Amino acid sequence: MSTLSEAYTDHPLHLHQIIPLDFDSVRAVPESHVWPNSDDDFPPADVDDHGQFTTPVPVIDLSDPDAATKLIGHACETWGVFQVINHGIPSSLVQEAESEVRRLFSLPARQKLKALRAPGGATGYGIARITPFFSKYMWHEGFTIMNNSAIDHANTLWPNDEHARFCDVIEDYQKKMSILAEQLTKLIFKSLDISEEEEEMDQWWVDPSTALQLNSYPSCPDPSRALGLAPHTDTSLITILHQSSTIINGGGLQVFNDGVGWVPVVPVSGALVVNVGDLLHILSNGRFISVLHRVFVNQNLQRLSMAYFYSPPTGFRVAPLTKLVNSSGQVPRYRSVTVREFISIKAKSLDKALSFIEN
Ligand SMILES: C=C1C[C@]23C[C@H]1CC[C@H]2[C@@]12CCC[C@@](C)(C(=O)O1)[C@H]2[C@@H]3C(=O)O
Ligand SMILES: O=C(O)CCC(=O)C(=O)O
Ligand SMILES: [Fe+2]
Repeated sequence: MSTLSEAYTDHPLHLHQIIPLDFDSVRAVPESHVWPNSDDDFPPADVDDHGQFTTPVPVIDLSDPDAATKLIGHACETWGVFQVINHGIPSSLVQEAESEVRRLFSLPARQKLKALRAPGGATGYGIARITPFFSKYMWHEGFTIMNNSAIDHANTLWPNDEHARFCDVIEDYQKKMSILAEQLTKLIFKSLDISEEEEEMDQWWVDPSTALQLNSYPSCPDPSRALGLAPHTDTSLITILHQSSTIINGGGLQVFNDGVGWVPVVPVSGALVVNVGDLLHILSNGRFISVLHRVFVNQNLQRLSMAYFYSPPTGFRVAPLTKLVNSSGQVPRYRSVTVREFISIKAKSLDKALSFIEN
């Protein structure tokens, strides 16, 4: 059986440098990490007299799923991203997971290197996979977990009892995330008036492709010249993200909205950010936006995030939903691809992947 990590190990990163910078030891932004000012390309979004964004990313209450369904559909169409509250994940678990992530990235650089992702590997400590597509490095370090890989890596990082705590919390977090992701996916399909039987999705819930990405954006001596994560869309059906709650002025996670510009996703206490990925964009025949997003860094604060990527099984064929295409009298905008095939196309072409499968 093909797994997600196998789909990624088919595409090794080709880079001179795969080790993140030792951010603790630098006092200035090295040339390798200096980005041209990215606000030149897009105007920033409007703010009102109180400095609030006039068009904030929608916040949706999941405690009434029926009411949420319509709002979710609308948010996916107009933004490709929303925040959810009352999602059923205990805040104590999220906080524990965040503190384990903090503990991981606080380890000395030489210790973290023991869990370095192998050159052809998919999991472990390292730079973002999208790095080879850009000429500059990002102000970021990541730790990728697929299947049970957390255990192997954690073993090399900590002695017994300390790694057990990391593994237990991360495992519990992944389990709860998969339940929420399944629930959200069902609501999203309901908003499209598509039933699970029509799409033979039984296998999805049994064997979804999932990954947990832990991200750290260290404080940066000159945030205006650095970039935490370059603009990208996610290679997923949906992604569920927890971001640490420190509000970074004009910084942190930003999403691009046509007509509005770059809008920060302001942390809401207890909320999780949900975004549409490329695979849902394909399934919805382009109706749902695979949202472009990026991360800015801060001079004094480290920022942490945990992104849970949820996709159908790697062998599953993704194509614009027949019912959706027929009922709206449209033509399918994309040809069908297996999840695995799409990962491979994206690994080679990044932001052009969707245009490569356009009809
Ligand atoms: C399941 C996934 C999704 C991945 C690849 C693999 C594991 C790591 C994910 C990220 C996390 C950081 C941004 C991104 C763009 C990256 O470079 O690595 C993501 C990428 C994607 O969405 O394509
Ligand atoms: O750190 C964030 O807020 C975003 C992370 C992200 O986009 C990703 O991991 O794909
Ligand atoms: Fe992302």
